[in-house]
Amino acid sequence: MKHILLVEDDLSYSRIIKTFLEKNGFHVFATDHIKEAIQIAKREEIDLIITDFRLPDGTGLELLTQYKSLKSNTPTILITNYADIRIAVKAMKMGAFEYITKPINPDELLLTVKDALKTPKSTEESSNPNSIQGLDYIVGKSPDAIQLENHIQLVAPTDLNVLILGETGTGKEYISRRIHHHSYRSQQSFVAVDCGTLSKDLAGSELFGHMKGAFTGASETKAGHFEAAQGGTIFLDEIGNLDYESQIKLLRALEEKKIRKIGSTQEIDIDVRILVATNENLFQQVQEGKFREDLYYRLNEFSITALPLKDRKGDLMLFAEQFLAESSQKLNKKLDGFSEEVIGQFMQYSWPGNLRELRNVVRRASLLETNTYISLAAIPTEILQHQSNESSQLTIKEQRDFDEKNSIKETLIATRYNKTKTAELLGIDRKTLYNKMKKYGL
Ligand SMILES: Nc1ncnc2c1ncn2[C@@H]1O[C@H](COP(=O)(O)OP(=O)(O)OP(=O)(O)O)[C@@H](O)[C@H]1O
Repeated sequence: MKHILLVEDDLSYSRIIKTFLEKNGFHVFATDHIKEAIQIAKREEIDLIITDFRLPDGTGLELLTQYKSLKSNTPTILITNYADIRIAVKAMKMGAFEYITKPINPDELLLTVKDALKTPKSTEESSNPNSIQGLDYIVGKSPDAIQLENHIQLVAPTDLNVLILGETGTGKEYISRRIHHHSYRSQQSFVAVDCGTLSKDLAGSELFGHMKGAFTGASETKAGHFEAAQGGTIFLDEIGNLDYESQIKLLRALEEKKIRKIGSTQEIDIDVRILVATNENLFQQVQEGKFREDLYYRLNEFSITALPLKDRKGDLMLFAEQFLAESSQKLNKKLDGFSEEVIGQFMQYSWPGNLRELRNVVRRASLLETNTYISLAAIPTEILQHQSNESSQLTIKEQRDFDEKNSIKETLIATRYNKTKTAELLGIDRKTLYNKMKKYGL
């Protein structure tokens, strides 16, 4: 049985999620404080963390940082309000597996939990080439998309190291998989390592391995990610987070094609192609002395930029349709497309979380929609609100009513119109809920 650590200070929410997950066969440790969460993590074997962003003794991101120094590879799902989408984006940069937005839809939560637990516990993804998602990779039709594809096809057959730049969720990992897939190494391993989740203490051993007894806790000799990628490709995501010492070791691995396990004197020859990605300005980090210049130039033999979704509007609906087809298949639901209004809203929204955000919005909408076309009612109000904020000036009262109506509507959907639960979650009594539903015509 998988063990989940749930950190949520809204006790009604916490109770609902815990009960729901337990009914689905998980064991849940629930707490409302970071401090206690860390104690539980020290004591128990945890397979997955689900944490709210706002907690009484800090934020979900702080929990993530503290947890990382303890155990680096436990997948984490962050719960945020849609208004905090930028925080979610930051969490992804720090190595969170996924984010979901409140009000939580139980089916969406379950899907996300299952996806998170499917990923191997280690960041190392042993690669059966068939598992490389070559099939659901969308090239796109816009001139920029075609140019990107040309660059991928150009560099893939070579052995050049590639630096992939782009905001979070723009598809950098997908691009790296495609490069591997189209290279002569495609039948060998593809190992993805998220440097954002590697703590300073463990990075060297995770990447290069260690000998038994090399440090406290090294009870067995262990191969690192480089050895696991022997003959294939290693993808180092969030390379800007790599500590200075590991940068030196990586440079050596690049220059001499040799690595040494921590605590060993023996050198191991390696034949690994290195692809790296970052959503930060790596060149600026070089100028600030945080990233080695020699390493930067070594890694940047070829660079590819993944464009933000707001600049790829020509491809947006292509992606949306594909995500819809995937969700329909997973949910075994017949969904034919998006209403004109939804398409209009999608085109105007800025998508700070890029393709990942679009995929999540479509997945959630697929769960909520009761007809065959995705309608505005299934789209998070924040996306719509974003427009209304920009296009019309509401008075403070109108804005408050708008927010209240949306929050009631979303909670009703999330609880499948269970009014007692909705009232409880919103912290109002049933009578007030009925009055408000009447007022807003819900
Ligand atoms: N070319 C593509 N075709 C289909 N889906 C894609 C493509 N690129 C990205 N996606 C979708 O977007 C999600 C995010 O992509 P990916 O993980 O590659 O982004 P990333 O830029 O590496 O993100 P991060 O910076 O957070 O690591 C994927 O899980 C996938 O669902």
